[in-house]
Amino acid sequence: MRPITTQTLFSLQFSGDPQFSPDGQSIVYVKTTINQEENKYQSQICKYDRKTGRDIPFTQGLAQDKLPKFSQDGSYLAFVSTRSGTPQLFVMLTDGGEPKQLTFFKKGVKSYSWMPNNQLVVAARKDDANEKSDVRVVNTLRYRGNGYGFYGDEPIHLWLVQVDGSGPQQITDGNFDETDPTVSPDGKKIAFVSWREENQVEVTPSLYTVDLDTGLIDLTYQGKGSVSHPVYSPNGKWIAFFGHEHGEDSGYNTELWVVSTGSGEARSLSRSLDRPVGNQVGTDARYETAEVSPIWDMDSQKIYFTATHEGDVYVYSVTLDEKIQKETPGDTQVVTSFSYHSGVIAYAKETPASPAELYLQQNKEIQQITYHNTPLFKSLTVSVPERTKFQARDGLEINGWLLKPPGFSSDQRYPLVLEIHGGPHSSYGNTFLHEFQVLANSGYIVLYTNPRGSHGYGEAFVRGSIGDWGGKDYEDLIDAVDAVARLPYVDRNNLFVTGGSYGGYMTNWMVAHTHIFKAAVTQRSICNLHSMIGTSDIGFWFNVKELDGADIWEDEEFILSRSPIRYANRVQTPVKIIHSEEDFRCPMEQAEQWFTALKRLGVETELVRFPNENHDLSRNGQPEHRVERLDHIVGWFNQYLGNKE
Ligand SMILES: CSCC[C@H](NC(C)=O)C(=O)N[C@@H](C)C(=O)N[C@@H](CO)C(=O)O
Repeated sequence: MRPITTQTLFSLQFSGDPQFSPDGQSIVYVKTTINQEENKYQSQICKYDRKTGRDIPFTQGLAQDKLPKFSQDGSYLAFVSTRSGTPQLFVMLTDGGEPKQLTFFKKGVKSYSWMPNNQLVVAARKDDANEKSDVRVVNTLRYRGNGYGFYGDEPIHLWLVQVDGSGPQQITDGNFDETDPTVSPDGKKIAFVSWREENQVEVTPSLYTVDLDTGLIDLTYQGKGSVSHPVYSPNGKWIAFFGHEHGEDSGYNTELWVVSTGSGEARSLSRSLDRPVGNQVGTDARYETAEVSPIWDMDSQKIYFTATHEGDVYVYSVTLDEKIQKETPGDTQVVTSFSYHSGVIAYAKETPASPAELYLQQNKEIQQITYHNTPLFKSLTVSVPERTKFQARDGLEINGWLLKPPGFSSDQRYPLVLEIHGGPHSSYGNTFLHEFQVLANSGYIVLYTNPRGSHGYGEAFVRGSIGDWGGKDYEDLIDAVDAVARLPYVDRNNLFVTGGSYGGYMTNWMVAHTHIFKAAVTQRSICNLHSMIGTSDIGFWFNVKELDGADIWEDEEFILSRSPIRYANRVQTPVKIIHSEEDFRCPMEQAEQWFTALKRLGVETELVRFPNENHDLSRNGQPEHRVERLDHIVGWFNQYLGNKE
């Protein structure tokens, strides 16, 4: 047996986005591996035959092939591939053969859906009419996005594409983006998400429908918050979608909604669950390629979806009269994507011991159908986390996990690393976390928790951090560390802390408010909530919402009172600062301010700048950069690891 190391990353395999064929006999899915020599990810489409159990590569996957979808008659398979340099739509016969490229948009395609008559509707950004200079003229607040870059002037529109390669024929126009197309069962209408108001500060998308005969666009549902992933019911009477009615606030549950295509009446079907739809559990051992939408059963009476509950992600179903049922049995599972066909569910499931593999479930019988990571993991010392709970000062129950070094002995004392997740409205959970396994295999106990502000414990819990960054969320964390540090096998003289984004904010806040840590690594972090409002791609609304309406003019004092930079002169803990140079979410200026302050104040600090990387370095950055990042984290802690008690 050998330890999990930073280099193990190169050998991990990530499966997801299962899609049933219309006859239910085949399942295609996306398998992503890392090409270490070329320092890149390769995603190929594989096909599992339920009769024979054969699992074969369906595309070469020399680039990234993703979003596979069967045509409604099952004769074609469409997918998006980057093999031509940008993400374009391809189609091939399901019997095999050469894929044909159907689109050639300069900025690629964003999403697509099949139409009934083997046509496709594509959401893609219109090509710039004429080559412009490289000078950017900006006149809207939403002019760039982390991981995407600068949006440019041309909006995203809908286009009709034929499988014979003719087209694309533009369907929508105007100075508005349209995304997430879904086609009515009769093929006469396309519903889509768009925001068509001029107001650029508080933007809440709505659901529209375009009539393909007349070209007329109707407002189907006036959004009052988030709206995404619309899907027509098979009888055409309903459109299901994910959303909420709380503006741009990310501190609420996104729910499963339906809107009647007849009356326009819209209602949430999942509110009684009090959990967010979709997967809110983060990990670095996942290569996300799927768009997880609601899935109707064939009689238009039930809808399948995933939701996050206390560190797990399950498949649920709900009827139009709001009867909710948990479909995947048990717990300790994170379902990242799924498909449904005639009572059978195919899903990609992560566990604390493995990145996602595919499973088939019928009548509660579960069959694992892929084992891509099994040969590797048979030779690795994988640590299995232990769930733990803490009582916050105000009585709130805080959930967490302890990951102990392989070969752990309760007679020894171990150094401990506190890992803090970002968001803050995300979650840790019962998934495989490579970074944590590396630390455990390096001899550290890893403590990771879901303090208030985390998703999966009800909306009141999520909103527990609103307007109070560095307040009770900090207390939840420091109390958890205090409780664990009292355990006989924890070396309380060797405590370490790290976290990213909001988790980096909290790392900065912690070292400015306590000296219990021997060293810290702050990643893609925030040190100044005031400057972030103007420099982050989301700061002008996210920061204001998260600080409960505080804004840079009226509330400067409050905003700076919750900014770690104000307390930099209290820091004594050595801090390594890891940041990506193209981070539009928490821009490099946050890291530079923090580094400059600590350096000027004589604190041991290092700023590690990753070129050509963005906010998602730890999740889908260049593989070699990800390994180097992990080496920096482990190396910094080892450097300050004092004599063990
Ligand atoms: C655009 S959604 C709202 C902001 C977003 N929140 C979540 C829950 O992701 C976000 O990017 N927040 C950052 C400040 C952050 O902490 N991001 C986390 C989670 O993605 C990270 O680990 O990078």
